Amino acid sequence: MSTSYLIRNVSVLGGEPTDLHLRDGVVVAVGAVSDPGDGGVETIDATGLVALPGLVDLHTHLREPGREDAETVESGTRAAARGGFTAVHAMANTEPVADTAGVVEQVWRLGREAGHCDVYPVGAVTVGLQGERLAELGAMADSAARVRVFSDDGKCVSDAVLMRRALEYVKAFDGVVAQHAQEPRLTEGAQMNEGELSGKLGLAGWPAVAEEAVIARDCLLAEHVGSRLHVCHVSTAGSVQIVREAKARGVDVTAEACPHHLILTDELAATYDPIYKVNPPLRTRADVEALRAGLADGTIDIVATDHAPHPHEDKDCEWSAAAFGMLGLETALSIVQETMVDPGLLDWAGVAERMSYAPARIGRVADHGRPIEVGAPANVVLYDPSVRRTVDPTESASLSRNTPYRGMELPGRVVATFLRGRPTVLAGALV
Ligand SMILES: NC(=O)N[C@@H](CC(=O)O)C(=O)O
Repeated sequence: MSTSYLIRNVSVLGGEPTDLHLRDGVVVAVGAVSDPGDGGVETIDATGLVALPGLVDLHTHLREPGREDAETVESGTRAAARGGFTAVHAMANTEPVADTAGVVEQVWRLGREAGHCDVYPVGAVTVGLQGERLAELGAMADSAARVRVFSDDGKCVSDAVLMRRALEYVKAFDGVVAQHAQEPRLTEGAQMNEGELSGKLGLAGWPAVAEEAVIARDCLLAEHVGSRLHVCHVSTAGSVQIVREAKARGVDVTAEACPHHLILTDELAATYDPIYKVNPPLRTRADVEALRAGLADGTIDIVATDHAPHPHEDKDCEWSAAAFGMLGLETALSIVQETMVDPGLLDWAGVAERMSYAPARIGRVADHGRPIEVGAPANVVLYDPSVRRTVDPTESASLSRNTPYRGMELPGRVVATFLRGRPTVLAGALV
């Protein structure tokens, strides 16, 4: 396979069409190239395509080890490449839990072997996600996987003392605690957003305050100990406001929104189709609008997918018995185009910031999230915003099929993804 790609007539971050030359893993030219000066170069006509830096996901569930029926590192990273991602952070809620150097190194090594995108394991904050004792944070940070993001995602670190200790501990290696903000007592048995509709449907409600109370507390804790805090999957208008106020006070807090919370609302629960069951739950139209506004003004720093594959037996059942979670990697960029770019809330430079630069910064990943400029690692995605496609779950690279967008028409398509100059996706297909 060629190691030299001349991408003609491409719009870098939505700018005027130009050329982009990738060779031996790095960007060697941005601007009109008359003679690439090498014989083995492969030319790609990118007329109409936008070039973005390779996307970085701070929140992916790859399920390996333990639930290889739902996803593997191999299949999940193929889905990531198809979505335009060159790096993903793999959440720790595997079986066994990624709470030791051994498990995070295993996940990191599987990612290297698969080679579709770089995998950065997230380490658990507490042993077994049990919320009782801190896991070996230092050993995971010092391991070959170089863990910098720690999260009990799927569960909240609800004990304030443990959360404080974790925030203090990760400062030693410039780590960050990514909190799944869900007050457990306020959400016992909760199934969907708490409101008039949950009452009508007879599904136990999940109040916004269960998320907001934990975010408020953690912002105060992070301020108190002078540490970095990241808030996973912000889903309510109140949460956006709390993060906004904390940032204004100078708290070192970052936050993510998931594509599904930018487009879907709790009204979908009326179908009783568990494809729409997710943690945190789909909220109201007003929450969706607040998330979009927060993402536009930078209160919400990043879009993270929370790609959560589940096999059909865990989803094709009664609502209350079904698992929480939905696929996200292959549709994230299209949802962001639909909800943020097309309505004029974000330009392509803004998308690069929210889906590449900022997540790489938060995760302390040096080789990703770099502007497309000469000398940078050639992590690049070519995206066609002009086409529309109907989502067909059977076309997914994931082992699971639980996309809430099945049958929906979405804009845009990833045409090519380059990881260090090597295509992982070309002409819209996995290489
Ligand atoms: N986000 C989800 O709905 N699901 C996540 C974890 C979680 O429950 O948060 C999963 O691992 O399936």
